[in-house]
Amino acid sequence: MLSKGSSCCCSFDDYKLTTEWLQNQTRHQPKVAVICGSGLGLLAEAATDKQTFRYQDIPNFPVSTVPGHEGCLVFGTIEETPCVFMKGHFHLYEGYSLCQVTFPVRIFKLLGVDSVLVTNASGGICPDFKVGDIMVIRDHINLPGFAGQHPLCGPNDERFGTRFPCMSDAYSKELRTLALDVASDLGCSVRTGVYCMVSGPNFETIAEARMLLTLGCDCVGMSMVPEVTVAKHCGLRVLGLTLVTNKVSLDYSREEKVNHDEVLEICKMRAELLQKLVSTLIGRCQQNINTH
Ligand SMILES: O=P(O)(O)O[C@@H]1C[C@H](O)[C@@H](CO)O1
Ligand SMILES: Nc1nc2[nH]cnc2c(=O)[nH]1
Repeated sequence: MLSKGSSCCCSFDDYKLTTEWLQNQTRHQPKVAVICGSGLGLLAEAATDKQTFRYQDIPNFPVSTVPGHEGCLVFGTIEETPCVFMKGHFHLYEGYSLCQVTFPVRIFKLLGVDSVLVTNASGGICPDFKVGDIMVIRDHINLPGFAGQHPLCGPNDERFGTRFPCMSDAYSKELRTLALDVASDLGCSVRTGVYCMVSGPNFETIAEARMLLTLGCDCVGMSMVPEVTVAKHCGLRVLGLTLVTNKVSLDYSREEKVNHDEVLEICKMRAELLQKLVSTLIGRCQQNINTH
């Protein structure tokens, strides 16, 4: 797979080859895909009848280079729903093109997946948010996209979707409502808000954080938006959940300095709750699809 700047470097045949390779290795036929962000690979542990593939063994798959991203694809079942979990995903700052970052999403589409649950870690911009909060993503701001770093730049393959996709409903209203209902049933209070993607890898300056607050961002992170954009483009239902692992400094007098170890530490502390939320949601998500 060749990288050609920001335009797509994978042909339909590349996607087909990877899909067929996986189909030849597994009898699982996933309906739900879960993309696990930094330190959230534990989400896959709720599945039964698991079959795991290391990214390096899957043709055309990128490999994870960031601590907290194990780098394997896990097929399994949750409450009778066939699922596939990405234990670790890819980032622009690792040097991958956005075509590589989003490569797995189109594989999920070709495997027959209908819904994608994306999870990640982020910094809380909204002053009300606390470390450990979970936010159901209502919408996003694609800052790299504003600068031309967009996964759909380049020739459009109509077999996946239209040239000009609508993004005003990127995050499924049904799934967001379901997530809020499940959280309430589990006695877990969750936030709702806007996630902004920056390319990273540095955390924000104070001036940048203040700008993001002014722009209406509740959380900021370095991932997810390209995957969500490609998922929506090819007609998948999307739910996004972000875990607030740190509060982003908006004030020059604040002494705390964010670092990746702290991000992973908070993920570890909240992974069990997120796992419960995600697995309960998956069970109900298929009931919800069957009744629509
Ligand atoms: O992969 P995600 O978005 O969960 O990871 C966040 C963003 C950076 O990769 C990392 C910074 O600590 O956490
Ligand atoms: N950009 C960004 N990404 C994060 N991922 C986890 N925390 C943060 C943060 O504060 N800023």
